Amino acid sequence: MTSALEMKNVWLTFAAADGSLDVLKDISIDIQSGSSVAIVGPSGSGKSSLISVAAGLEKPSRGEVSLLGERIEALSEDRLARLRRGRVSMVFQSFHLLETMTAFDNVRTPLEIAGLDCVEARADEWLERVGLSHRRLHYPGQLSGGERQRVAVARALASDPAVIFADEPTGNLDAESGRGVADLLFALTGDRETTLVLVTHDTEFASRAARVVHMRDGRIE
Ligand SMILES: Nc1ncnc2c1ncn2[C@@H]1O[C@H](COP(=O)(O)OP(=O)(O)OP(=O)(O)O)[C@@H](O)[C@H]1O
Repeated sequence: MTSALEMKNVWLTFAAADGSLDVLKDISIDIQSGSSVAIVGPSGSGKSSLISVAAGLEKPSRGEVSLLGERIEALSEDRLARLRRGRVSMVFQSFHLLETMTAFDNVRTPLEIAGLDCVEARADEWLERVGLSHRRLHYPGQLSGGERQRVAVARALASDPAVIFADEPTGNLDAESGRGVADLLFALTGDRETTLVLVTHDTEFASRAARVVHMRDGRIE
């Protein structure tokens, strides 16, 4: 088995007026390709920070981060973008869909940017898998929260990425829509070699991952 993500002795420190704040403290974790991991812990314990550093959205203050076999902590934005393109996807609590694009274009455009083939057919196929074919030409503002997140899931999965980082993907949804999105994420990643790294407050959702990692005060317990 190879590592999809490896963090070694990672610290994330922010300067504050009254000194510095260690948000991640000596984090080491190894996540195997194709596995699923849920990161849980109290509010402010560093879960989102961990995922940001793991995905290369934030540089660690110290330590090493390897994503898909490549050390990323010192990579330029350009190289990082190239590494992530089509291979690393994110799903956020607040969906992050482009409001001026239809559901179809929200799914299609990143595929085009990644230079993949058959982007229109793929976008349609994934909208169908998340049960939204009939809403393909609707804009995010015309969709419910659960529907928007299903578009975001289709967008994340359509490139057949190696890794998906999902930060509280059900955090803005009611229980039923949340369950639907959780079902989709596990169903659609379970039958492929996709690594799923998930932050959630929902213990039932977390327990569906192969491994649950507990964080407290910037550390893995
Ligand atoms: N840019 C920043 N500057 C200063 N402090 C920050 C910054 N980003 C995050 N923090 C602090 O880092 C700590 C961890 O935040 P983080 O968002 O990672 O926690 P979390 O476990 O995901 O919390 P929640 O469950 O509430 O989303 C918090 O105390 C937060 O205020």
